[in-house]
Amino acid sequence: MNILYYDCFAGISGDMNLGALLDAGVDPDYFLREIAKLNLNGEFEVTIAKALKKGISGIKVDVRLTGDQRGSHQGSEHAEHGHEHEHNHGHEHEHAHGHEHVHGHEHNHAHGHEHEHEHNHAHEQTHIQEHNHHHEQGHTHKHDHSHDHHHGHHHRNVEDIERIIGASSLPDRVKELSMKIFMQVALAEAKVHGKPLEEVHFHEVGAVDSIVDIVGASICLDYLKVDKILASPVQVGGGFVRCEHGLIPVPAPATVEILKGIPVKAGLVPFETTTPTGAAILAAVVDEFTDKPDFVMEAVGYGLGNRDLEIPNVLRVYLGRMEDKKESAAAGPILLETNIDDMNPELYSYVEEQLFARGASDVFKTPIIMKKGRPAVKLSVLVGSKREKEVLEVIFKETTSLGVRKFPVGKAMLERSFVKHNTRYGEVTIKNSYYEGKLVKYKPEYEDCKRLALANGVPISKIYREIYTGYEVNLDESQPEI
Ligand SMILES: O=C([S-])c1cc(C(=O)S)c[n+]([C@@H]2O[C@H](COP(=O)(O)O)[C@@H](O)[C@H]2O)c1
Ligand code: NI
Repeated sequence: MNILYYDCFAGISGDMNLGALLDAGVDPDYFLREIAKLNLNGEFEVTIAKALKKGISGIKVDVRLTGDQRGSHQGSEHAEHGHEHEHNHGHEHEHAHGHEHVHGHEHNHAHGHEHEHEHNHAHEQTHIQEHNHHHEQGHTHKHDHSHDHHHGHHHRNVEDIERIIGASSLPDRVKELSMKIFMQVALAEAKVHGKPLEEVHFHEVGAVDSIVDIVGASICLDYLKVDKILASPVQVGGGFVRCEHGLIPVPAPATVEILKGIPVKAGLVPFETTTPTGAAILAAVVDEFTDKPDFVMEAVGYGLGNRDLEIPNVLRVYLGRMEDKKESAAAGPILLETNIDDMNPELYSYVEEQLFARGASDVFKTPIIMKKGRPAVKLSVLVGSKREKEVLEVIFKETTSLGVRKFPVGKAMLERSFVKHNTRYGEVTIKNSYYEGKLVKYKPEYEDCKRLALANGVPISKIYREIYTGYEVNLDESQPEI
């Protein structure tokens, strides 16, 4: 089983995630080709560069905004990369672009458009910057821009994002995962700001940042094709971060929403180490959070952040293989449970069919009474861990459920054998069950009995009686009852 392990000792942001996955083995040319499929008409440029952070070599990914949008990130709600002012000059970079550049240093770039430009950003203009998503929070500080700031920018909402992603020529898997991650952020924003989902707006710049980070994450994960994603507890940092509405505590409220149910560590440094986008990626893709990963490491990747902290501002990921023994233990059955009080009851049979088709070994429903006295259904699904993701997908896509409880379950099974048995009504299959090698029970298959009852026009109970009287039993009556 191929494993990806996120070691979030210094948190995670959208760009750190891209850097780490590229450093671990995603082909940068492939990544750039795929991300260009977003067709965002010149709104962004991605730079992938090898760099050092505290002596650790890794990959720094910058999403630079181009065209009219650049600079409009001041005050943006999601301007994670709107503040990228490190340009890694003096490093060796790779090239991957299908158009002409005039510039004096080498990068690996992807653009949403074709143009000629000079890479002299970040050197000419100085302004005071108080928004500081990737800078030292809480401090007013200066840094350079090569552009003016425009504040009358447009907004994008969830529907716009869905349209952009949907209209791209990316594979459906990537589109679906992208939307899954995006929805984590959108739902959290809606909750925090007390707005309905449709009213959550992403500033122009923030939207582009988030789209590249989130779609980029999906492209990389799809490329790596791992069977299971694990992650350590997530360091969220501390202090305050300034955004459009002023100073907000770290972890930012949206990050807190997204990280509900995920183990976190806080306060290692007084800065925001985990952003809403980073948290959303983990929440959407991680199968298991553990600080005791148990697998054989095969590759490592470091994604560099922007800050210079006491600790290395990097995200580390490992690719590896789970040993066979661990693999089979981890492949044990899982019980998924969700309470549903707002779904059209006609849909349950369809949902059940889909669950079985996608790997469920059992599906059962329990009537329950939920809050406000609502009659509801607890949907329980048993599935082997290898197909857990597929089954979860059915629950999330086909039901109204917003959350699922997961329990690894142990299982004790009797050994079984199937034998054919002839009756005067026709043939049935009988299931024999053995405990420690001894036959302890047997039972005709219901579907066979039903078929014979219908074919012969006799009550089904008569078929059962016939079988129980006619079947040669070797039950050892001296066996203690189980
Ligand atoms: O501007 C707003 S409304 C804003 C809200 C929140 C909430 O938690 S709510 C957070 N932030 C900060 O924006 C940056 C960018 O986050 P990304 O996920 O796009 O990387 C980050 O510092 C958030 O804490 C802004
Ligand atoms: Ni700026």
